[in-house]
Amino acid sequence: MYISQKLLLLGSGELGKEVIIEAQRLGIETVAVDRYEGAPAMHAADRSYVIDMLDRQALREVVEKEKPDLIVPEIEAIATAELVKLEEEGYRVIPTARAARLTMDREGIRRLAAETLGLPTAAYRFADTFEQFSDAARAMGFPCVVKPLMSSSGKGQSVCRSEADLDRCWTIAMEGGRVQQARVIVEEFISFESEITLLTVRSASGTSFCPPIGHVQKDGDYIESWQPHEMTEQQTKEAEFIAKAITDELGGAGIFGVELFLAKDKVYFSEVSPRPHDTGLVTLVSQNLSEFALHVRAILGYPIPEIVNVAPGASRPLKAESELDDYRIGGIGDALSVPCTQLRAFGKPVTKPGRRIAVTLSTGESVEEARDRAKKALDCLTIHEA
Ligand SMILES: Nc1ncnc2c1ncn2[C@@H]1O[C@H](COP(=O)(O)OP(=O)(O)OP(=O)(O)O)[C@@H](O)[C@H]1O
Ligand SMILES: NCC(=O)N[C@@H]1O[C@H](COP(=O)([O-])[O-])[C@@H](O)[C@H]1O
Ligand SMILES: [Mg+2]
Repeated sequence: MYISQKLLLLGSGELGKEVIIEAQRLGIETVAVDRYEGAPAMHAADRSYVIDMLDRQALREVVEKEKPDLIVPEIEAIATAELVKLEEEGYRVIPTARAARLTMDREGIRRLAAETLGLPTAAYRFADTFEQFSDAARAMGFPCVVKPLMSSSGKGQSVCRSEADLDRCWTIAMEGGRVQQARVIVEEFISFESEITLLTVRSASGTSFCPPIGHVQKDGDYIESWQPHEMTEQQTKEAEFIAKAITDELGGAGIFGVELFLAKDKVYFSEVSPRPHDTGLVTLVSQNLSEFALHVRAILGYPIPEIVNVAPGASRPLKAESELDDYRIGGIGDALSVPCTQLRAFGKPVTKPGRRIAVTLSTGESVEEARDRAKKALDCLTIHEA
C-alpha cells in the first residue's frame, strides 16, 4: 500500500533505472514502460508495461490505467503530441510536455535555441530529400555533420567529408533514424577543443548547475566522461548563460543535460536533454547527489540546497561489439580490484554492436587519476556468450 505519489517512467534504460531507485528511496511508487521486456528500469520498478511508446493510443491506455502523479520521459522517442494532450487534461509531464516535444526532434530544439533565443550554435540546414541534403552539405561546406531529426546516441549520424561521401552519409541517416522519416539536419562541423555537459537543475531552490562534465564521443556516442572539466571563467560564464536561457525557456522542474562545445573563443550550444544525461552517469560517484537523485528531488518539489563535487570522477561505458541473445560480462572481479571504482551492469537482455551494457565509475585524487582508473577497470571487462 502506498500513501505517496506514483511515477510513470517512459523509457526504461540505464538512466531510468537509477531514477527509479532514487524515487523509491523517497517512498514513491514506480511504474516502468519501454518497448521491450526486461529493460533495465523494469528490474527495479514496482510494475512495468511493454508498449510502443510512439503509439499515441497505447501510451494513453497505460497512463489512464495507472493515473500517475508524475510522467517522466526517459527517452526522446515517445508520442509527445499525446503527452501534450495528457498535460492539458491535468497530468504532470516532466519537465513539461512542450520540453519533451521540442527535444524529441532536432529541428524543434535547434530552432528554439538559435532562432528564438539567439544562442550560438553551429550553422545548420534541414533537408527532406537526397537532393536537398546534397545542396545543404555543399552550403555548409565539408566536413559537415549529418543527423536524422529523430535519433540519439549517435544513431544515423555521420561526418560527411566530401562530395564522394554524400551517398554514404545519406544512407547512414536513413537507416539510423528512430522514426521512419527522411528529414535530416546538416550542421557545420565545429572544431571544438573540448565538449561538456552542463547539468542544470530547476527545482524549488531555483536553478543550480553541477560542476561541468567533460566527455569524449566516438561515432556520436560517449566513450568517456569526467567531472569536473577545467574551464576558464569566461567559458563558465557563457556556458551558464546558455544553460539558464534554454532551461528557463523549457521550464518545469527537473534536471537538464545541456551539451556545449568549447571552441577557442566561443561556447556553442549543441543540444539539451530534459532528463538525466548519459555522460552524467559519473555523478553516481562524483557528487553528493547524483543527477538521478537531483532529478527526483526537483520533480517532487524538494529543495536542493547544495550540489557538491565530492571527488574528481570518471566513467567509461562498456559497449558490446556483437549481437548476443544470452551474454555474460567477464572480468568484473578484476575491474573492481581497481581502487575507488564501481560498476553498474544494466542487465539489458541482449547485446548488439555499440549497445551500452555497463559503465565503470571511478574517483581519484585528480581527474587524471579517476580517468586512469575508470579505463583500467573497463579494460578488464569482456562480453561473452553465456
Ligand atoms: N556540428 C558538430 N560539429 C562537430 N561535432 C559534432 C557536431 N554535432 C555533433 N558532434 C559530435 O557528435 C556528438 C553527438 O552529437 P549529438 O549530441 O547531436 O548526437 P545525439 O545522437 O543526440 O547523441 P546523444 O543522444 O548521446 O546526446 C557530439 O557530442 C559531438 O561530439
Ligand atoms: N544518449 C541517450 C541515452 O544514453 N539514453 C539511455 O539509453 C537507453 C537506451 O538504450 P538502448 O538503445 O541500449 O536500449 C535509454 O533508455 C536511456 O537510458
Ligand atoms: Mg548529444
